[in-house]
Amino acid sequence: MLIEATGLACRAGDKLVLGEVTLSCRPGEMVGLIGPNGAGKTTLLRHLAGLAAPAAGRVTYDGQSLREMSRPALARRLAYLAQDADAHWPIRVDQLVRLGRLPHRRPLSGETAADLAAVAAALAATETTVLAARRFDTLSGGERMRALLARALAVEGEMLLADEPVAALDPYHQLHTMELLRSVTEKGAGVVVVLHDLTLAARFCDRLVLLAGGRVLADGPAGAVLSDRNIAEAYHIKALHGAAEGLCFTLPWRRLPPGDGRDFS
Ligand SMILES: Nc1ncnc2c1ncn2[C@@H]1O[C@H](COP(=O)(O)OP(=O)(O)OP(=O)(O)O)[C@@H](O)[C@H]1O
Repeated sequence: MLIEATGLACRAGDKLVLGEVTLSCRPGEMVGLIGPNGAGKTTLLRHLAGLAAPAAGRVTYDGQSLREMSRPALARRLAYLAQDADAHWPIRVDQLVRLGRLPHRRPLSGETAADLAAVAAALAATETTVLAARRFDTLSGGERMRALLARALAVEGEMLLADEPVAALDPYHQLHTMELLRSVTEKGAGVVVVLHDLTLAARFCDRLVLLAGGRVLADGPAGAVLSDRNIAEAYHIKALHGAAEGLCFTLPWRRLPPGDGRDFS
């Protein structure tokens, strides 16, 4: 197992944010983390990235406790694309993407051919080469997200944790980004991606983990996880399910009445 969280618990004040959460991702696997607003998805991803310490439970990376790994070693192997990532100083897009190579650089050493190639490949893959000389803070929301994805890809890590990477993207770039994440898994890396779009989640992920109220409500293939019952319980909606060109889609259709008025028809 590449990354494995076992019995993770986290509280914020008296609120239970994560309770007994277990999640794993194998090399070459893409796990979709879904669930309603406030379910704990970002909190879980931050724990997987080693950016937060759990009150209980543990995260292991390749069998080794995350707490025992040095930051530089982890930064070379694991890339984290945050939901609200931003650059807090004026920086060009190419400079931003080059930051993804910092964990690979030796102190006082310059960029290697491998660094330059990784940056060029990441810019090309995200179709941001044309934005390379632009200042990051002049980009649109979707362009920024693609530049940040380029930085994460430039790490060329074994594990990519991406928090809502398609939220700001148009349909073309949503599909393109999901294909990119798939290509990352085809090279053997693991990907855990937070998504609100259930169709994209079902279509591109090998497995879905549905989080609700800080607990795992379901973990498995999309067909089982996206049952009417699970969708009603987690999101309080009814979804329509269909298929086209041999692929399934799930379309949020209507809110369920409050209280116990859930119908699974
Ligand atoms: N420091 C904190 N103090 C109080 N509540 C917190 C704190 N940190 C997180 N929470 C709460 O924990 C819950 C989980 O937050 P989290 O950001 O993980 O949700 P999420 O599933 O990623 O949601 P979204 O889909 O809206 O991004 C939310 O209700 C949030 O308000």
